[in-house]
Amino acid sequence: MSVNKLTFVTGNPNKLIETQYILSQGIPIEIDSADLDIPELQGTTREIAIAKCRRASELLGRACITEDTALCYKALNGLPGPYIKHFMKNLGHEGLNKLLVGFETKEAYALCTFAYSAGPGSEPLLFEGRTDGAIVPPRGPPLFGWDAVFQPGGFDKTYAEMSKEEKNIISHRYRALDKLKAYLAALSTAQT
Ligand SMILES: O=c1nc[nH]c2c1ncn2[C@H]1C[C@H](O)[C@@H](COP(=O)(O)OP(=O)(O)OP(=O)(O)O)O1
Ligand SMILES: [Mg+2]
Repeated sequence: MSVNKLTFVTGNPNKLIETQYILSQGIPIEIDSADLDIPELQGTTREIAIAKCRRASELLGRACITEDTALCYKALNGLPGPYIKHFMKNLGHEGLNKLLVGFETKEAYALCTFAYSAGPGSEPLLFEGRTDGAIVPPRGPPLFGWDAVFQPGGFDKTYAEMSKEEKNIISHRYRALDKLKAYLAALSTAQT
């Protein structure tokens, strides 16, 4: 099995753009995408990621990757976590800040979980990346999810204020893809 081409099963065009950009910096791999309607279970980020990838490769009939992003507030013991999509959609940037009114710490981390399945019936492997930061009032263009309200630790910019080069070298997604990249590179070497 060759890993110079891989399908990313996602409905999120921004995730796809960042993933193609980050992977293109490291290994010669072509990423196409398929938008399949896959139910996302409730549970831990790992349980959700494994179930989604298992189903995606069954539907696709071949190897694939999937990705789940969580935004975890320290004051809320890790919530909204994997449910951030619904919080974002229903509360918006203002609501994501209001959730923390009354709490001293605005600390949060972004967690990216890539899952790789070698094909239908093949148990997904997980690659996690985490970036610590804080929830702040929105700054920067509101082009991708909660980018405008997340400020990574040690920076004075939100993700939304960063250039793609800046975000894509410190992001949760970059850190998870760094691990996936190493795995795919080793796989290719083992097969040649
Ligand atoms: O770097 C990011 N910067 C800002 N916002 C982000 C980022 N990455 C994901 N997001 C948003 C998209 C969605 O509102 C939620 C994750 O939900 P999640 O289920 O993983 O994504 P999704 O349903 O949009 O795409 P998919 O088809 O791959 O499941 O956080
Ligand atoms: Mg989703």
